[in-house]
Amino acid sequence: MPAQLIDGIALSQKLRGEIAARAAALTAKGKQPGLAVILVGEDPASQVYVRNKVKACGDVGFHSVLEKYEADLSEAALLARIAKLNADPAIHGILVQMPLPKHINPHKVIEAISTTKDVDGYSVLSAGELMTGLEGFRPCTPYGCMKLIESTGVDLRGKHAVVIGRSNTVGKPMGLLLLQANATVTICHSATPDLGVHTRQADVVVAAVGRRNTLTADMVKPGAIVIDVGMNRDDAGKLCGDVDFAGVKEVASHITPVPGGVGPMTITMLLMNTVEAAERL
Ligand SMILES: Nc1nc(=O)c2c([nH]1)NC[C@@H]1CN(c3ccc(C(=O)N[C@@H](CCC(=O)O)C(=O)O)cc3)C=[N+]21
Repeated sequence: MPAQLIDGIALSQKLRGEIAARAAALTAKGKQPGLAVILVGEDPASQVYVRNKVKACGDVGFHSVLEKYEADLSEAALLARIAKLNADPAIHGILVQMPLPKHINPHKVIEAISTTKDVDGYSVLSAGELMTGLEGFRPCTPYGCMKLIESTGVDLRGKHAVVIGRSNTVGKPMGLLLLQANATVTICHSATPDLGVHTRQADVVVAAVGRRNTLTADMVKPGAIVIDVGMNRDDAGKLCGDVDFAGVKEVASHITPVPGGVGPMTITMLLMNTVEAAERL
């Protein structure tokens, strides 16, 4: 029996309805949630993503500002803009789209964002809060992956979860969130000699590598849940994930598509963090 599709667009719609209701309640009290999105440079993929983020804000009744700067914007000028937004009472979340031009230090920029407005969950403090199990903003992509897994109704306690990839934005926080949900967690990466040895043990696989066909059907245990974080292009230029979808869907119990899986949920969790920030501030 082929896998059940985990529909990130449908789940996003449901969650965005709840977010819109919370936003309306805040707006009625004179505190409409506000997100500032900063884009430096002309990376075409980034242009699409930030446009989607700003549109999503409108859909749930948030105030949003999109600030676009030329690629030669100085680091000092960017830090000054962030300081302004930190002090702006109409702004509850600040997102600086990554990657930044090479002359700007992303760590310096991330740490300049007020912790109370770090809706990306990228700061050292947010990472520490996740690590220690304290309340705080969780990075949007792994947070969205957890919601997608939850939506299957499968309890993670005692399950073996294998994460492929160890980035600070996805792989590492993903491992911690799965651990918090009482899974046994393995994190694989580019130096893992034989990925399949690990993934074949997995009840849940999260693929976050950025290379197509990283996970193929022979590497998946029958009945596993497969979450595909990848965003790649195939030979025809079509968007595709890290998972060989056609093959793996015949083996897995549940699988996310690309597009329409993790991507929309990343934006939804950004909205969730922003409404949360507005409620807290
Ligand atoms: N500070 C920062 N925060 C981020 O959260 C951040 C970032 N920088 N830099 C780039 C990555 C990438 N990212 C995506 C979000 C949504 C989709 C998305 O909605 N994808 C759609 C398809 C969109 C399309 O058609 O191209 C989907 O998967 O269905 C994709 C990618 C957020 N990122």
